[in-house]
Order: sequence, then C-alpha cells, then structure tokens
Amino acid sequence: MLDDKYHVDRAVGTMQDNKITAKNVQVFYGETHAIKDVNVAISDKTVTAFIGPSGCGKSTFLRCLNRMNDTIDICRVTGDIHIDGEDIYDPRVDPVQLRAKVGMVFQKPNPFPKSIYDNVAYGPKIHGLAKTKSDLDEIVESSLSKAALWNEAKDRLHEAGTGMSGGQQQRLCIARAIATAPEVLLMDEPCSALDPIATAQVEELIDELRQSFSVVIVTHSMQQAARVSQKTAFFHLGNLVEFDDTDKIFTNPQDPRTESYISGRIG
Ligand SMILES: Nc1ncnc2c1ncn2[C@@H]1O[C@H](COP(=O)(O)OP(=O)(O)OP(=O)(O)O)[C@@H](O)[C@H]1O
Repeated sequence: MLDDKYHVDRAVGTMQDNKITAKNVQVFYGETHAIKDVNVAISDKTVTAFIGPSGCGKSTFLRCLNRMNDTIDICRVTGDIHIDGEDIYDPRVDPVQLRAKVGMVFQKPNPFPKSIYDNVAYGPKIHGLAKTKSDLDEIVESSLSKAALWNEAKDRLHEAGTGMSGGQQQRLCIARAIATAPEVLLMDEPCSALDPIATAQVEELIDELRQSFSVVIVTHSMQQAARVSQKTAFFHLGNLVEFDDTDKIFTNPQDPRTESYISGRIG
C-alpha cells in the first residue's frame, strides 16, 4: 500500500515544477481550526483562484503564503510552505523581506496618505532597490505603467494617492505591490470595492501580470475566477476540496461539494 507521503507528493507535484508548495498546512485561531491539512502546488506565471463559501478559509490560507497571519496574535500555522524551494517559515526568513517578494493587494484600496509617487517609491526605498533618484523615477514609472496607471498618473505624481478614484487607487496599490519586484502577487478580493469598469480594468491587468508573476486571487465571484484564472482551488469548511484547471472545475468538477457550490446550492 502507498504511504501518506506518496499521496502528499502526488497532490503537490515535484518541487521544481512549482513556485509555491504547501504541505500539511493547518491554521488555528485559538480553538478554531480554520485550515485543515491543505496540500497544494501553485505554478509560476499562472493565475490561481481560491473560491468557496464565506468563512471556508480562503483568505486565511492566502495570508499563510506571505506570513501575514504572523501579525494575528491568536493565529498558529503548522506544516510546510516552500517558495522556490525555500521554507518561508524558517526562523531565518525575515517576514518583511518575504512580503517584498510575495506582494499583497487587499480588498479595499489602501494607499498610504502620501503622494502617488511616494506610494510607489516607498517599498523600493526601504528595500534599497534604487541607488539614485533617477533609478527610483524609473521604478515608479515602470510600476505605474505595468499597473496600467501611468497615463492617468503621470501629470499628478505629487498629488495625494487618496485623491484618486477607487479603481485608480486599487491600481495604485497594485503598482505599489509590484514596485519591489515581487515574484508572487496575492490578491484578496481585489475588485470587491470596484465598479464594473474598474473591475474589468483590474482583471485585464491581472492577465498581463501573469506574464511576470504567479498571481493568487481570492474571489467571491465565480465569473471572475472563470475569467481570470487558469487554476482554481475550491475550499469548504477549512478543507481544500478540489484543485484543478479552472475549466475543469467549472465544467466537470469531481467532488459533489464543488458541484453544489458552482451550481449555487451551497454558499
Ligand atoms: N483574525 C481572526 N481571528 C479569529 N478567527 C478568524 C480570524 N480570521 C478568520 N477567522 C476565522 O477563520 C475561519 C476562516 O476565515 P477566512 O476569513 O479565512 O474565510 P474566507 O473564506 O476568506 O471568508 P470570506 O469569504 O467571508 O472572506 C472563519 O471561521 C473565521 O471566523
């Protein structure tokens, strides 16, 4: 009989093929067991969507990938998470450096109360990525361009980021996240506060970003998961029930719980 390790290795694939591998990940908030033995492998240059009913653990698991849960006192994470073969929970890993490599965009746009320029320049400055002012200017311009915001921002770089529209603020937060040259971008319901036009712009941007990064997005919208992702993970009650190509999850799910969720019977 094959042992558990065989099944775990099959579930996560080989380390070399993947950007992120998670093995036997459990998360507890005090007595609440929020993530139950999750094994998954996330590919590079791919958009992976996390879907599932409210409270199933999508955001909790997303936050494990850049150790944002470290900031929650009662939260305890066990198991292994490797990015590019490096154990991100190794005590020698500096979470601040990790978060530069694994950037995050939140549900509500949260620009710093600073100018548009300074919002983007902040990360590269603290991580010493620019030697000169012209290096920094270049990073700011290229990050805003990649975030499809340069044309709207170039003549108002020294105005407050908080003075932009909601959709522009969210693209500014994406520019800020990509300014530190991350390798993975985590997005926790990035469009939930945006109107349909801004949502479409951010979705288009996500598709472009995947040329450069591994993107992981939590979404409540199954239409959005189907539009933007190549892989989808369905969570239910803290379990990762099914993980497969997005097309397959939405057309031919293997687990009855996935089927019920996508057909609107649970959630
Ligand atoms: N900071 C916290 N303290 C205590 N419990 C928490 C905390 N954050 C999440 N939980 C609990 O962990 C479980 C998973 O929550 P999580 O927010 O990860 O789910 P989710 O799938 O992202 O939900 P939603 O779609 O509603 O955002 C829930 O039972 C929730 O109550």
